[in-house]
Amino acid sequence: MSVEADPKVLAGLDAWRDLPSRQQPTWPDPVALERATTDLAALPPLVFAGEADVLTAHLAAAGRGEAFLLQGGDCAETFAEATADNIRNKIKTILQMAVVLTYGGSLPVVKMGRMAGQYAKPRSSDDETRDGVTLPAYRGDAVNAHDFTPEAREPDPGRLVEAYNRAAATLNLIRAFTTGGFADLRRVHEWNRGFTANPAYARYEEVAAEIDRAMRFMAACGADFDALRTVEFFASHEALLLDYERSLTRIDSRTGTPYDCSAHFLWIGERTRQLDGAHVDFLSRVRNPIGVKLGPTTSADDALALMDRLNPSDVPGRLTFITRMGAGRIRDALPPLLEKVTASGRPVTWVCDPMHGNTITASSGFKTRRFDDVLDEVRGFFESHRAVGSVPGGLHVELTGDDVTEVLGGSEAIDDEGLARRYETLVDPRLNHQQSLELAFLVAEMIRGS
Ligand SMILES: O=C[C@H](O)[C@H](O)COP(=O)(O)O
Ligand SMILES: C=C(OP(=O)(O)O)C(=O)O
Ligand SMILES: [Mn+2]
Repeated sequence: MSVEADPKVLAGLDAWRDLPSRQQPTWPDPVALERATTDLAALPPLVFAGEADVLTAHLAAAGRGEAFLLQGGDCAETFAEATADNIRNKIKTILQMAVVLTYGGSLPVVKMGRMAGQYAKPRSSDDETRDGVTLPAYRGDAVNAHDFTPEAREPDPGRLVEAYNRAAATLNLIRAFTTGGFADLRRVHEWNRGFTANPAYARYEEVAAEIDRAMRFMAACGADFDALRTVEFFASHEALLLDYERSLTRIDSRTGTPYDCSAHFLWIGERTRQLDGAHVDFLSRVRNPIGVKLGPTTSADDALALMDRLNPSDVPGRLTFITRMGAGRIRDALPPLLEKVTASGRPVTWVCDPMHGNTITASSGFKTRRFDDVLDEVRGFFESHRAVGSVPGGLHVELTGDDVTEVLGGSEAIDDEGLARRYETLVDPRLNHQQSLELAFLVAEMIRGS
């Protein structure tokens, strides 16, 4: 039997339309927008509400220190890169990192992609000027195309439907990879052995060898490795385009409550987390586990007010704060938030995004980040939690499974000039495959040393 939604709850799902809503595209054709949202509303949900509930329980565990979240993927997925190779490489990277972190923390790792829907971007500026020509900024493939022409940069609502289709194809392959044998622990460990066999990464050989011994010990004890051939993998993206998110919101027939079925987990970005704004209002009304990015200007009272708005019933796992302070600021900016939120006794899962507070422009002009700053922010995150007695619950990173050159440093020492070799991101610089694994090994050492 299916439970009907309360009409007041249904009406509330559109309350955001009357509120200030930042970072929305100026769609030139309202009829085309209406057509796209009507199409989306008739399409099947991408995820099932029950899966979102499972994730809420896992995130609650991460909030208590009984699990650790690893959330990773592109800054901006593109339609062109929704290919088998690209998706496989990203999944492989995240799975490899997860094994290392599982070992380092002796905790289950909750695996989540910034994948299957990360197609919309907030921007610092509404437009971009090149050689005296000014055009609308690129806002992600769900809105416009990256080419620097007036046609490409014009927002096209048909792209919302295309975003759904690419997300569906991506999620389908993710589900196939993670349940069809690709994620087998023995296989993933072999990939990690391959990584540490490279002399550049020899310093991680010791941890890999320890994992090896642990697996032989498990085998000797009769562990059922066949049961470790599949993993749970969750999809997430920034809930930026409210027309898209609203159109994919469905009433769960088990409970009569709304879930945003575009992904398991949605987050509100640093630029759209105003308490009286449209994004906070909309996400307050869906039942998925949700996140909010918190930058260095966040006050403890802001954090408490977001908890009141987004998790008034204090459901553990419902609300994750993803802090992105910057390596130079985290040790000052984070502890006051942790203290006040912890003193409230209310449940929040704390996750570290060591990317967005550490963006710089290289002398070559590329938007980049230093690997050492990323690592230092993670270190500051653990130190701050340790000092306050709160729980570091996970890591949120921009990464790709390919050998791009977008972030400076790492053992292969990408430098200013090296950035040009393979700089492919359309928005923010991502850790490449090796840098991602290196980060996982270094964080594993950090957790074990604590
Ligand atoms: O992840 C995203 C970026 O930090 C954000 O979109 C802003 O980027 P911009 O300053 O290049 O616009
Ligand atoms: C835009 C992003 O982050 P933030 O909202 O933290 O700036 C992002 O995660 O790509
Ligand atoms: Mn980004």
